[in-house]
Amino acid sequence: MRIGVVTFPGSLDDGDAARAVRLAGADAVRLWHGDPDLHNVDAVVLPGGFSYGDYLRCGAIARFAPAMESIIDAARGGLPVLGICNGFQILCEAHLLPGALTRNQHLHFRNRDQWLRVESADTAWTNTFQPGQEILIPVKNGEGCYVADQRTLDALEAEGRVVARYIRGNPNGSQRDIAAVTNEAGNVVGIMPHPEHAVEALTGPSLDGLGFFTSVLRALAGATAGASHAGGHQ
Ligand SMILES: NC(=O)CC[C@H](N)C(=O)O
Repeated sequence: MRIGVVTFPGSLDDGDAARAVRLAGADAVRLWHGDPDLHNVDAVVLPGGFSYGDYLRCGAIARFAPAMESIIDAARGGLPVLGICNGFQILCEAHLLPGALTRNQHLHFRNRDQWLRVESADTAWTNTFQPGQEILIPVKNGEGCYVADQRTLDALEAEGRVVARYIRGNPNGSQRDIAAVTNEAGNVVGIMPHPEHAVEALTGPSLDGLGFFTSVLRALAGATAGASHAGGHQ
């Protein structure tokens, strides 16, 4: 499987995201923000960092990158896309996910290991977790406070689209302790903490992050099996 990792000017975690992809057993394909060609990737990771210097708003300029124009179309067609931190901000700016990431409520940049509860295993990026599973991965952001209007929040809860919640402390004031959400189809996931920094014993607080990358491989294997099965009936 070929998993694309996009580099924007100011991306910080693209190398770690590509490494996480490889540790999960896939090929990491480096994509450039200025190139609309997605090079036949099976899924895309939008990594953390400070795309375009976070000017205007985090993700507001990256959302218009040529690569993003292709990714937005492909995501609407079912391509699995994971946005991590700055990537989550880009997905909200692109309206692939509802809500917005605003300045941390306490106005400080927060960098620490953070416990989360996986609320939904029903997405392309979380299907190897158990619902209710508690995981430990790093969080590091200045603008990670997830906000949406009450109707949107209620709909996300009712539709099982809150993917992960902060537990044992909310690092940024996110409404309803939301750390990750998904779109209606479950192929697009945005997460504020960093699973790609928790994939190796040497550097991470746990190996819990790896599950996001193995999940997409399982989703893609299932999709391929489904497609060849359907093909067999034609
Ligand atoms: N780690 C990140 O991706 C940081 C995202 C964004 N620049 C922020 O500070 O909120």
